[in-house]
Amino acid sequence: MFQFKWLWHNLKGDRAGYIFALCMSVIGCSLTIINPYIGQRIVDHFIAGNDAAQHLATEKGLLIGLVLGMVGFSLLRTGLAYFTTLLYERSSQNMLFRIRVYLYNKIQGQDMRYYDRNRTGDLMTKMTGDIEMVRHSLAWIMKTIIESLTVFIAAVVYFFFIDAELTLWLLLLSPPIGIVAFIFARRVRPMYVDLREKLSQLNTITQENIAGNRVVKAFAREDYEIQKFTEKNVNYSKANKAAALVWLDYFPYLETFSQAFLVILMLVGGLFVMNGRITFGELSAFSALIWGLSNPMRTIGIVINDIQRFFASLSKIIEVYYANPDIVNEHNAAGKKRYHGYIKFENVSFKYDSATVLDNINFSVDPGETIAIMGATGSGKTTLINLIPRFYDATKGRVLVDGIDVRKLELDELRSNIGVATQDVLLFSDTVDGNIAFGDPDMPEEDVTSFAKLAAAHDFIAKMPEGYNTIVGERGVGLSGGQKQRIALARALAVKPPILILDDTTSAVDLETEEHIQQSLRELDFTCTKIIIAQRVSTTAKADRILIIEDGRIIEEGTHAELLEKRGYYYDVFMLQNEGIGREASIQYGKK
Ligand SMILES: Nc1ncnc2c1ncn2[C@@H]1O[C@H](COP(=O)(O)OP(=O)(O)OP(=O)(O)O)[C@@H](O)[C@H]1O
Repeated sequence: MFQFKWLWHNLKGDRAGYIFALCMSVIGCSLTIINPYIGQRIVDHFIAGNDAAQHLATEKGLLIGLVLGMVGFSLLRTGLAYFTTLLYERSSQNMLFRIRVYLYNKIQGQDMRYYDRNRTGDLMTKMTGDIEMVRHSLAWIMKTIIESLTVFIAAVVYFFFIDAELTLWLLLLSPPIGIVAFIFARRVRPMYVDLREKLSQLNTITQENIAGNRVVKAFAREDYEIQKFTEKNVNYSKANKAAALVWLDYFPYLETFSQAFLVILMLVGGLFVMNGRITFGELSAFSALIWGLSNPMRTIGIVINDIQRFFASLSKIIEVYYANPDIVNEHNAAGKKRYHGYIKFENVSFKYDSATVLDNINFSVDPGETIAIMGATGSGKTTLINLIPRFYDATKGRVLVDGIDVRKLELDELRSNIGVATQDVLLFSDTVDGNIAFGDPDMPEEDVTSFAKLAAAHDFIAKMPEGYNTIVGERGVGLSGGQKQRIALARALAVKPPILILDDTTSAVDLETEEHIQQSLRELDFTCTKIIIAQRVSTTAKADRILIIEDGRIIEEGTHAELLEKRGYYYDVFMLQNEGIGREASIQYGKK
């Protein structure tokens, strides 16, 4: 079966330990028949036999030996159980560790489309609960199954050895128990698949609410969010109860069958003793081992439940394990080339799913040039720049960097040549220094400071309680929007990229600070092609060229002066941002 092959593959390195643990389980459990056997001999020889009193008087040594044997085997079994558990734990924990590392790497290597499609809460569930469930199954469920089966077989063999007919009477119960267990397993399986989905929904909503707590508070929507959470929690709880309680429908039958073992033993076994067919000692051996037949029936429900959980979790993990990104990033340690920074879009169109977001885009940027991109919200600006570092691939046409189609460039090399400050600034819970030096952790402190100065961030960082060593909270909590943007800009600049992409990076800083940043960007001491998405004319005015995007198409292209002359979109924006607002207002007031 594929799932077991997969587990076997991932047990690599611990296979010997795991197989050894399984063998020890089998040996340890086979030994369970030894004590009932010794007990049988003691009963027949020293308690119930014809010459019992005489044996007791003359063969004390044998009795002591048998009792010591019982103690010895008990200790041996305990020791084996101890080491077996140790081995199961060790091998399953090692496997868990390896799978987690692999899955984490796999998730890291996924492209943007994967993140568009997968919920964070679901991925978190896979990385935590699902993997743990698989480990638990390997260590405990497998152990329980192997041990129950061994004890069952050992007991049956031993019983056959004593009296085949009595054993067959007892085994009469096995087929109905098997049928009930099979029906139960079939009924409960979809319930665990559903349960797994409900857990993922619960985790997703919890994660979203914690991450978006500020928005929830700002809109005073705590009650609504609590209600939403409660709904998911109730769904999960109901699914959990339903799956757990379905066992109760079958439990009475299986419990009755389990009890029936003892009843049959007493009735048939008692009759056989009276007939003289078996001895008291043999009956006592049956009594001592009958749990080996009835116990697996009692635990079968728990085992089946856990097996269903195991399959539900395993299929989720395998999904991540074998998910392959369309855009593959192979990390090649070989020296990376520094690009010149020439960019060209050749008849580029792009669709996320079905709607066309970019339509036949053509433009090129020379090394060191600064291009500004402007356009209404949702017009496709971010999508356009996302194609340069291959966050997505163009649906039609080609994006070229230094004259080569980006799909043919080594992804790692391409991305290390591009500094990006994205629209949603994400800072890590680390020091300011660590955040700026993210692309090069060995960066000297003076360099970190100089990039912070270029991004107009040095002054406010210096005023922070511990300066560059101040830890910023999760996602940059504790910093203003403009401060976060400036640290993100310093981070992008710090890799000294030949291509710098800024997506609305200065939208939250004041005009004076922005002017400082623009000045710094113009005076960089390395050649850098800059693509800057901006809404303010003050940001775009000094660019070498400005592209205006509307509905995924370039509708205007030129310098600030050229576009003003065109009296199109750019001119309107310029008017609105400079004198337009004042004039509109005065017209309205004039009308009044
Ligand atoms: N991951 C995605 N999956 C599907 N559609 C998307 C995705 N990202 C963006 N879109 C859609 O693509 C279109 C262009 O989005 P894009 O983010 O490129 O616009 P934009 O010009 O950068 O907008 P803004 O100025 O608001 O940032 C929008 O209609 C948006 O809804």
